[in-house]
Amino acid sequence: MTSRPQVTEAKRIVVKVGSSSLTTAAGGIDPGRVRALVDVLAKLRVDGAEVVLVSSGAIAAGLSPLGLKKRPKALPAQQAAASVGQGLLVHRYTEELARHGVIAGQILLTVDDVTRRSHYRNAYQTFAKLLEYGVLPIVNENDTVATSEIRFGDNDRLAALVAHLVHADLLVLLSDVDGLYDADPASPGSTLISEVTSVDALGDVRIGRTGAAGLGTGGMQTKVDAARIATGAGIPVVLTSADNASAALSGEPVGTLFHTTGRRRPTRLLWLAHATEPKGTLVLDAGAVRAVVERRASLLAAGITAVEGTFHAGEPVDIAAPDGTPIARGLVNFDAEELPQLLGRTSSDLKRELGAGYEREVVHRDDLVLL
Ligand SMILES: Nc1ncnc2c1ncn2[C@@H]1O[C@H](COP(=O)(O)OP(=O)(O)O)[C@@H](O)[C@H]1O
Ligand SMILES: N[C@@H](CCC(=O)OP(=O)(O)O)C(=O)O
Repeated sequence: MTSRPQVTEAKRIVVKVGSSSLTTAAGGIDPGRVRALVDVLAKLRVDGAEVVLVSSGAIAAGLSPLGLKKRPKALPAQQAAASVGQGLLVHRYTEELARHGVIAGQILLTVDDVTRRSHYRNAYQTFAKLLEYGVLPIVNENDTVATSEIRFGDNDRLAALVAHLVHADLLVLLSDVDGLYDADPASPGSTLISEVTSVDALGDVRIGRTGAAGLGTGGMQTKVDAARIATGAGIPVVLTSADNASAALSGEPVGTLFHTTGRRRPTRLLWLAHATEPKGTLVLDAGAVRAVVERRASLLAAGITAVEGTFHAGEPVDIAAPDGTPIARGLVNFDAEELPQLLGRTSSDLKRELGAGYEREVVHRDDLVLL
């Protein structure tokens, strides 16, 4: 039975698979599970779809070779495990894909790679060329060099951003659970939610942060966050278990389908909203909140009441309502230390007293995204 046109009509598909679906509980790659996944992806590819795989599992795959019993908490140990595991993982994929005559490529991304304009265009061009060559790109975060400050930490949101970057028609999230439940699936009486029309309407659903197996990172929360990012940008999402991958990708109504809620947005703004670490906060008065939210105006110094944090011109900052709640994120045009003398003053005063250049917007509306 096929009933999901969002799936059957998709030409470019991003599939994300979690650590818990690829590795054994003891740590180490489970070759049978990798083979089963590759069989499904290769069939899609051979049938003419363009497929990008976002695969977790580097850290988990590195545990048993290093004699580690469980996922270490300390970042350097995780990075060492990822360094060992990533090679093993991609080797496994490469061998399995070759059985189907499909070539694997590896793309390791850091947040920095994809928030800087020149870098993300470069990343897009690499994806486009790989897909043109018929390669199946395999993406992971570049765990070995990402510091905690610039680290995504979860591949669910990374997959949503990659889906947007490559202009995918569909995002499929594969986990160890067969879909989104209305409460932790381990608790009695919880039921599967098969369709979500809007993530914002999930009010009562209890979403756990960690998975039962202890190998994954973000639990269900990061998958729902990923679904919000993708569907808000016009990409439908199917969430199900790796065991259901074949059925899900054939369009069968398994798992949870998240319907689109918005349309494609400029890639840079999506990254700005979801992939940057704010370096500070600009607190607005009520009039400036209205201007930014309702009129989509640029943010001027006159409407800012406080500046928090240390940042330089060009860096991302949160823009907050008078009570401190973040309402937008933007790239600021001034260093933090320049701003206090400008606050509350009109552009014409600033130009007259401080000179040309100081009348410019603190955040230009083209560099501002509502949260
Ligand atoms: N409402 C919910 N619906 C489904 N799963 C949930 C829910 N709340 C918590 N979970 C847990 O989230 C886990 C999946 O997250 P995680 O282990 O991080 O997976 P992955 O390694 O695939 O990224 C499931 O195994 C389940 O135990
Ligand atoms: N980049 C890390 C995975 C991070 C992650 O999101 O893991 P998971 O929750 O299993 O999808 C790794 O390869 O181990």
